[in-house]
Amino acid sequence: MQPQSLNIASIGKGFGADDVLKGIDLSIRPGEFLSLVGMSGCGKSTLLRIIAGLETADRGTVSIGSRDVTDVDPSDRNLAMVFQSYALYPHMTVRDNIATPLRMRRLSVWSRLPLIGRMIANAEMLREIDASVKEAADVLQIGHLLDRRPAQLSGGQRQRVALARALVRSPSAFLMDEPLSNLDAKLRAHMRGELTNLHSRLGATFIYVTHDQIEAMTMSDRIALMSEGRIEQLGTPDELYRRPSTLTVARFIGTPSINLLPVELDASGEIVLFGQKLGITARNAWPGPATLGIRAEDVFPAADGIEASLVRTETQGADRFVTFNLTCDPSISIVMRQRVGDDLGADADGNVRLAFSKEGVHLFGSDEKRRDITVLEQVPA
Ligand SMILES: Nc1ncnc2c1ncn2[C@@H]1O[C@H](COP(=O)(O)OP(=O)(O)OP(=O)(O)O)[C@@H](O)[C@H]1O
Repeated sequence: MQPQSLNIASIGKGFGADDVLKGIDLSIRPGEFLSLVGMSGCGKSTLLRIIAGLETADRGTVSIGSRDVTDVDPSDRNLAMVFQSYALYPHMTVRDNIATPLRMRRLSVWSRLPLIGRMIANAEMLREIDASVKEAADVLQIGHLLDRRPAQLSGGQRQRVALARALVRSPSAFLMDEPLSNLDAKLRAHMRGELTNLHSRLGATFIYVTHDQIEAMTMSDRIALMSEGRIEQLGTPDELYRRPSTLTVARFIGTPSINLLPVELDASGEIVLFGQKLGITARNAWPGPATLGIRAEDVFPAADGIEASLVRTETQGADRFVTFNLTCDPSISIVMRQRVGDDLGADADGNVRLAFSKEGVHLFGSDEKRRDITVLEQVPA
């Protein structure tokens, strides 16, 4: 099956007085891995269910390739949905679980029955189904588990069975709703790699819903970050990290969370942090309060920096994350990322002065939208 594009145009949906999707436009390219990401309740599952046909939109259209499927039954859209709960049949073996979509599609009602069905069904058809099941099981490396039942499998193995059951149908696209969220952290990290491999091996279109930005950042070609029923930003993981278009995106993407500092823009547009001019001007901005975003890797100790005091240090492998409180406003914390062994620059009482890479800063106006900046002077080496 050729990978298909999906086009979502002006999709709106409300539940009672609750406007859950407020006009979503999104084009997903053939073979793309696109993640829908956002806080709980932002509408990502509802959008996925509308694409699958499990929910009806109040307005707007869904197209697969050039075919408008807005009013087409879910079973006729040829999309495979993989759920968080796996939705496996507990009384069936892995083999029968995987074979079910093919039996439903290809065999008559009587021929689908477990024992008698095998006697009356077309033998050639059964062989084809068995071969497809084996192929899908091999891709997901669960060939040795075909005779077990779901209760005899680990969480990761169940997830692979659910994926094999989706795969066997050769769908136009795979729709996945938080498929890894029932797994423990280590297995989740492992399955992220497996899903990425599966995607590149199949070349299929994947739409993946998650509230976990790390999943979205590590697996996706592009991310649609949703907030309150709208797409806040659509772009590659790198674009969302390096050029967040709003404060919401900046806050959501990145671990640890971006540092946020209140600043003022003076009459000439220069950024002023606690009375100190930073040598950076804002373009297309008006005087008044604004917010400066600084990633932990752009913070470093410097003699002419802003005063802060050490709160704690967390080491993660070769890196450490050091949290400080600002002296002028201890309610504001800053996290700095360093290599273990780099100089912290703190005195015996844990006091330090912190500066940041000016090219790395992100400025957001009082409307929370990104503003371009011009750096007036070079950062001292
Ligand atoms: N069938 C329904 N009836 C009423 N309200 C609903 C229904 N389905 C979803 N909602 C509401 O719509 C909003 C969006 O829900 P949705 O499940 O799409 O969010 P989500 O972003 O996927 O969240 P989560 O990450 O928690 O799954 C929520 O406020 C939810 O309570």
